Parts: sequence; structure tokens; C-alpha cells
Amino acid sequence: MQTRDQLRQQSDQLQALLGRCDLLVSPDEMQATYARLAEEINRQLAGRLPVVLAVMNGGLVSAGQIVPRLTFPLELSYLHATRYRGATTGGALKWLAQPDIELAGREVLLIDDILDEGHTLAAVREWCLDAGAERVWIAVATEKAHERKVPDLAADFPGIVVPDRYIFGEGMDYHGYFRNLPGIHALPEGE
Ligand SMILES: O=P(O)(O)OC[C@H]1O[C@H](OP(=O)(O)OP(=O)(O)O)[C@H](O)[C@@H]1O
Ligand SMILES: Nc1nc2[nH]cnc2c(=O)[nH]1
Repeated sequence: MQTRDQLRQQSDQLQALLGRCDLLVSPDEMQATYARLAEEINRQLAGRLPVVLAVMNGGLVSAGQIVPRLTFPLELSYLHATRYRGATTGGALKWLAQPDIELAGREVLLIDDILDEGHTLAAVREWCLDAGAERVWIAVATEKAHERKVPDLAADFPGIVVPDRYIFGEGMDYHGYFRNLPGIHALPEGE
């Protein structure tokens, strides 16, 4: 257990680190991105009574920004799945919480913070289809610019393109912290 002094020191160190980080996307640009995504989703999914699922943890913030801008009836819940990143387990999903809504016959909209290599969303989409979902749509707040994406996975509602760096803010973490930051940040290059 960390003492109160250790927690304060850690908080100060994180604050100092943040002062040296690069702001890649401003809070205003992110708000504009959420508004654009919601507009596109409203146009496409109105009248289909979709099940909207936030992909925890990161998707919590993007879903919290997008869902209140949706103007049609929908059901809202979440799932919590993360990728085993060890070499032996490949892209398999580790489930921490499965959706509590029956997906059979439903259109499902997954909302996440980032499409990086796409393994997480590809596996979650597969799981939803196996559970009987009629169709799975994907909305992401950000998408990383690189050529390492899994084949056959593209966001139906793509967010803002970010450079191929480790980023945080808007739901994304740096060692568990900074998910609450508005805007997209990155460590100084080379750190
Ligand atoms: O496209 P990929 O390369 O699969 O990476 C993207 C995924 O990684 C992060 O989740 P993570 O499993 O790290 O958990 P978190 O949401 O709790 O941060 C993020 O929220 C995406 O779900
Ligand atoms: N926080 C964070 N999580 C990720 N998951 C996949 N890519 C990233 C990234 O750049 N930052």
C-alpha cells in the first residue's frame, strides 16, 4: 500500500510529466469529432433500435461523449474485454464483463476510444456475431495512422487520425492515469 505522501509525490510526478508532453489533438477538435461521429451515426442507425456497447475502459469516455448526442431510441450497455498481449495467447480476448443485453437479431454499435492494430475490435465484433448479432457497427474516437491493422477491419464511423505514437487522454491511459484528460496527448518523442 502506498502512503499518502507517496501518492502525492506520484501525482506531482505525473503532473510534471504532463507539462512536457505534446498536445496532438485539442479538446475542441475532439468535441468536433464526437459531434461529427454522432451526426453520422444518427443518419445511419436511426430507426434500427441498436444495442450500443461501450468497450471498457477506454470507450467509456467516447461513449459518454457520443451517446447523449444520439437522437433515436437505443439500448445502452458495456462490455469489458482486453487482449491477452502475451506471445502465447495471440489476439485472444480476456473477458472481464460480457454485455448484459441479448444480442441475437440486433444491430450492435461498438464505441471505443481507439482503433490501433484493431485486434480488440476484430475479436469483439466476432464475439458479437457469434452471439447472433444481425450486424455490428464500429465507432472510434481516434484511429492510428500505420500499416499494421488487422485485415478486413475498418471503422464504420471513423474518428480523428492520430500519429503512430503512444497516446493518452479522452479515455486512453498512461499507466492507468490521464484517461480524464480532454484532448489527445503523447509522451515527448524518444521517451
Ligand atoms: O486496436 P488494438 O491494437 O487492439 O488496441 C485498441 C484497444 O486497446 C485499448 O484497450 P486496452 O485493452 O488497452 O484496455 P483499456 O481500454 O482498459 O485501456 C483501447 O481501449 C482499445 O480497446
Ligand atoms: N492509451 C493507449 N492505449 C492504446 N491501445 C492501443 N493503442 C493505444 C495507445 O496509443 N494509447
